[in-house]
Amino acid sequence: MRVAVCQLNSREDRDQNLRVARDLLERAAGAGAELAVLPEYVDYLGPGKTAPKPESADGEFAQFFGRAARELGIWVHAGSFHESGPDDEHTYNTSLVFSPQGELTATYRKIHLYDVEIAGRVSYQESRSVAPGAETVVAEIAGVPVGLSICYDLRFPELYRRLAIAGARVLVVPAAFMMHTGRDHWEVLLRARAIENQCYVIAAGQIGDHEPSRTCFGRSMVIDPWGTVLAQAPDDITIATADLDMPRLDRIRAELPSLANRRL
Ligand SMILES: NC(=O)CC(=O)C(=O)O
Repeated sequence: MRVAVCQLNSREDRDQNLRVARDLLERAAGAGAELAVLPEYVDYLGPGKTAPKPESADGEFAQFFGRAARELGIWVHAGSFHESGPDDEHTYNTSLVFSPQGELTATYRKIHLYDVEIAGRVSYQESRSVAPGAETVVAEIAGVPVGLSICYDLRFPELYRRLAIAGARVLVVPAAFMMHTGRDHWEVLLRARAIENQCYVIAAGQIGDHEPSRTCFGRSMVIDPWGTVLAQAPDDITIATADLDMPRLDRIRAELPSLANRRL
């Protein structure tokens, strides 16, 4: 299965963000991708005060990407968007997956929220405006079980182990990883999740500056179950593609059966 990671620089203009996302999906389809993955917060990445009204999981955002999937005839993982939350103060940070027929086939809400204070570098309290999801999700995409996660979830290996035990063979990580943490942690964490769970990892990131003071690391990548980076996007708004080879995954799991040898 050929897959594409789409790397964006979403900002305050929601319509422009969606136009760029659609353009990258067209490039992914043109490159023969069966599945294209967008990053976290495709719809908007800017100051809280100018954020658009959150939408339901069958609102305009969902309709836009359902239509794109149908018109392009590919699976679309629409990164994440601001979904209406449990109360007026909180949204959900939500991923939607669409089939080539444009049907919504899976929904995942980010479980681990980025509440971090790194002196002089990162100050972020996601839980002030976002409510955590409570369910792990393995989606069937083109006949392959795919474990869903979002950004900061990447730091919690127990989530991915649970997804692997539930049958996931591919792990998807749409992200807006910070530059400060990303340059040291992003690739190491992604490769670790791939190796320890013997899964392909598809990680699509936001790149560059976002108002008021956030810089995202980018480096969207596809990694195989041996931990080899198969494709990495350059520092630009662009796509990168790779081919997932499921018999290779089966060989790795058979020859080095660390998943099967678990004792805890
Ligand atoms: N932005 C995030 O949710 C996570 C991140 O940047 C990090 O874990 O570092």
